[in-house]
Amino acid sequence: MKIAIIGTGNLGYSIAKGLITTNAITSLYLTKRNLDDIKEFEGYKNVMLTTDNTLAVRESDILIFAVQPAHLQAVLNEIVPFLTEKHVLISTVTGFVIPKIEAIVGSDTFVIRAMPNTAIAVGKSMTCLCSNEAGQKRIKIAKAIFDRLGHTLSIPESQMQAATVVCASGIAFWMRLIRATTQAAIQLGFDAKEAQELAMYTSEGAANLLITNGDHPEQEIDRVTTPKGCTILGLNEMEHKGLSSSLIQGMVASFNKISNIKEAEL
Ligand SMILES: NC(=O)C1=CN([C@@H]2O[C@H](COP(=O)(O)OP(=O)(O)OC[C@H]3O[C@@H](n4cnc5c(N)ncnc54)[C@H](OP(=O)(O)O)[C@@H]3O)[C@@H](O)[C@H]2O)C=CC1
Ligand SMILES: O=C(O)[C@@H]1CCC=N1
Repeated sequence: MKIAIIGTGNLGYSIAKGLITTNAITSLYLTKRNLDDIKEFEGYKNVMLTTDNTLAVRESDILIFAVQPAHLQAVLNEIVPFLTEKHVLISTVTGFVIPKIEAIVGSDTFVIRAMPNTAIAVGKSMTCLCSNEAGQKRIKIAKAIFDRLGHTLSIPESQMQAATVVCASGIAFWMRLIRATTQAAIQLGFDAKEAQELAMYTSEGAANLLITNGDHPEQEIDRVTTPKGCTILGLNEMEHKGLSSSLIQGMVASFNKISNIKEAEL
């Protein structure tokens, strides 16, 4: 696949890493106005770094846009004269809706929106996808790309903002939970490195139990909570302090923020 990432910042860099390590590319163009931060990709076979978005577009079939929302309009205006019927546009840009993209590139263009997260760098992204009508014909290509880099789910565009909070911001939320677990483990006597090891692999195990067994979390909790034991005591104490409630309220606050982004900010 001939892929271009237009805007290789935090997310674009993570996507590039995932694509390169899974050998998912025939060629990969990475663009950015200042290339200094992505110099590490310079030596890779079939990977080209350029400040010229139009060159990347001309030389690629799949265009992944990972610029900030405020930059997408200008970038699309810049590359639109170079689009042909071979191109599939995949935008990861938060809140920049399909009708707005179509208004620039035309409704006949294959337009897909993807909401991945930074775990794409290690092939473990949860990525939500939606498309315009034309893009339905190419959604399988996007799914194939992102399935190699984790797990995908097709959703209506109306759920993309919620997916941003749950999946993209979700990485930050889970990092805090893992950090808090690490802090507790240190207080309980492990050194910092061991404490993080225990926290990381325990959270990985918990997620994998659900992924592999398809159970509800409470079924797995029931297997751990000995009556009158230490687990239920700890869990109940966490809930008295508002664990579930604070997570839910935090995610709803993020969703309210993202839903209120004004056109002017895009
Ligand atoms: N970070 C995340 O976890 C996620 C982010 N997103 C979305 O992805 C998008 C990118 O986010 P993120 O990576 O965090 O943002 P960054 O600011 O880290 O990356 C954007 C990059 O775009 C480059 N850029 C700006 N203007 C241009 C241009 N005209 N041509 C080419 N490149 C340009 C910038 O580099 P330079 O200034 O050198 O040009 C910058 O590195 C956002 O819309 C965000 O909402 C979605 C899911 C997850
Ligand atoms: O924090 C943000 O607003 C963006 C959207 C998802 C990840 N980063």
